[in-house]
Amino acid sequence: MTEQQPVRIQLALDRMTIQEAIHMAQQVEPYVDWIEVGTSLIKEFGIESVRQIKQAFPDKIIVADIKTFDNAKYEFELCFEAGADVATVMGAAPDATLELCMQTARKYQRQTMIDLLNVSQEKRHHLKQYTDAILCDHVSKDEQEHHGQVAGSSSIQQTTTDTIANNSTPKIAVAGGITLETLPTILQQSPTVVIVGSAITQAHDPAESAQQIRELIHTFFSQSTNTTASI
Ligand SMILES: O=C(CO)[C@H](O)[C@H](O)COP(=O)(O)O
Repeated sequence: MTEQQPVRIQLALDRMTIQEAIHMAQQVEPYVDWIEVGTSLIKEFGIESVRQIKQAFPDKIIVADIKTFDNAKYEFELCFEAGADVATVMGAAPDATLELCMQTARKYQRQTMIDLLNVSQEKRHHLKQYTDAILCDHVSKDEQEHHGQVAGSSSIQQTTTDTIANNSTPKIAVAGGITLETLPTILQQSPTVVIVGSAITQAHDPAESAQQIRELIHTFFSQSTNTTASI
């Protein structure tokens, strides 16, 4: 049997100031593994948001959700020099961009997360060649708010199944409106990372919400014979 790997909880921090983001992360720190500096923070406050959040949480994995589409080397170097452990690129970007992201991450001994937003099945298959990346199945905020879509309903399942069958990486992340209610379905897909934003940051009690998510993951795997993909 494949040894069960832990599921990491990635806290997504969006649409707030850097200080609010740090305060939010402090409240939920015991219950989350990775901290994402959301695209909105990077757009509003620049790479300084990554630097300050890494300084505040030096022992956490910091994900810079820069969503690179071009200028890969320049943007990934900015993220890694600011202290990010993981930086994101859009899977729909040209191969040249994706390859430069991978190269830059390897040079810095950091990681690339490839966002599969609006990526075709054919391209998803192509992206599996990046075996040291994390593939992120992502339902966008606009699809959540205007089309009622949620993470867990899309086609990452096939990617995950193939990955297990081939006993190869990449790792899988899932993002987009994840809640306590949708989490069990998502966990059946054997992700390595679950990315949760609003369900924690907009909660009446963010720490309680994050704790419930952590407990649900623990309960799911202690009751389940499921195993996550070997990484
Ligand atoms: O990438 C993102 C936004 O572009 C967020 O990280 C992702 O959507 C998670 O946040 P939420 O749980 O609020 O959807």
